[in-house]
Amino acid sequence: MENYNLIDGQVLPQVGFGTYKLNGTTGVHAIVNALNNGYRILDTAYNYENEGTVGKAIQESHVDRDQIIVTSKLPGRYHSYDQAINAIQESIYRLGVEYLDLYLIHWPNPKQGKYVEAWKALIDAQKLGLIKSIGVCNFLEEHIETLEKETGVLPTVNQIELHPYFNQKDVLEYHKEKGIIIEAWSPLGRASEVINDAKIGQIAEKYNKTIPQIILKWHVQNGVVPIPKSTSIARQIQNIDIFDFYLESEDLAIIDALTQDNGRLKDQDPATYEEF
Ligand SMILES: NC(=O)C1=CN([C@@H]2O[C@H](COP(=O)(O)OP(=O)(O)OC[C@H]3O[C@@H](n4cnc5c(N)ncnc54)[C@H](OP(=O)(O)O)[C@@H]3O)[C@@H](O)[C@H]2O)C=CC1
Ligand SMILES: O=C(O)C(=O)[C@@H](O)[C@H](O)C(=O)CO
Repeated sequence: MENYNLIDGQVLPQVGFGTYKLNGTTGVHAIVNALNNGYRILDTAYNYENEGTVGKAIQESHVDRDQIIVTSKLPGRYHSYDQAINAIQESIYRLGVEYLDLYLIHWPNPKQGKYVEAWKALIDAQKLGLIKSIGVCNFLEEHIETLEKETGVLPTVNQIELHPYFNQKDVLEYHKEKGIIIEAWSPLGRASEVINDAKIGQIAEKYNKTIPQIILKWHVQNGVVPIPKSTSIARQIQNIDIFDFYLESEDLAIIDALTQDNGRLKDQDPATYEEF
């Protein structure tokens, strides 16, 4: 697996590991397995209430701390400057680490209207050495433009909902121009009907791979970093075993054509959805 170079000079592997819903002892086992199976990005959030679980797994794995991109996220209720700094420190304490590799604003919450203030806290936390790279999730182009205009600092990463039924192709080009890496959340559509799609199934047969492997490779070939979550060791290994083949452009086009106007898993349009 190769790395992307972020605009701040840090690196990011091509596939990461999601941890939403991985809690407690089961979660620790799953995350230790993921690290031991080769995943190097761990994606958690203050709101997942599992930063302790993720930290315990980091301690129990055989992987050196400096090889892991520990990612967490700022909840909407802490967008005020002082609250954001406290939340970052709290995440560090809960994870039992000295610093975060990547820290993201979880949702822009445009109606609340405090994401620029939160961004200023992330910029300062990076200067203080609490965070290596700063980024966002679920930001629309207009929100990113506002960050750049108000602070001059672009996010390194924007983590957004992306899967074959909601491919946001138009959004990819803007990020490429800005040098912002896109991470795909729910890259397998959270195991919804897309992982049984007949057209992707035909492609999977052609390459002798599974449908999830084809979907994940489609993300990677689009220059997107998918962060699939799995409790199962077998599925974790399967999801990262995607670097021995390439999808032909005609197959990429078939998957691209599956996108739908209302393809979001839930009604979480960042223009209107707010999460605290
Ligand atoms: N920034 C944001 O706003 C958001 C971020 N995220 C992040 O993105 C991560 C990934 O998204 P998530 O919503 O978890 O959904 P995913 O698309 O990663 O799907 C996870 C589901 O797919 C199943 N699965 C995984 N691999 C396979 C496979 N090979 N075959 C069949 N089923 C499989 C899992 O089951 P099992 O565990 O049994 O294998 C689980 O039910 C999250 O964990 C979180 O870290 C998610 C949502 C929003
Ligand atoms: O999982 C996350 O990171 C979220 O932001 C949640 O909104 C998640 O997508 C969810 O489904 C909560 O019900």
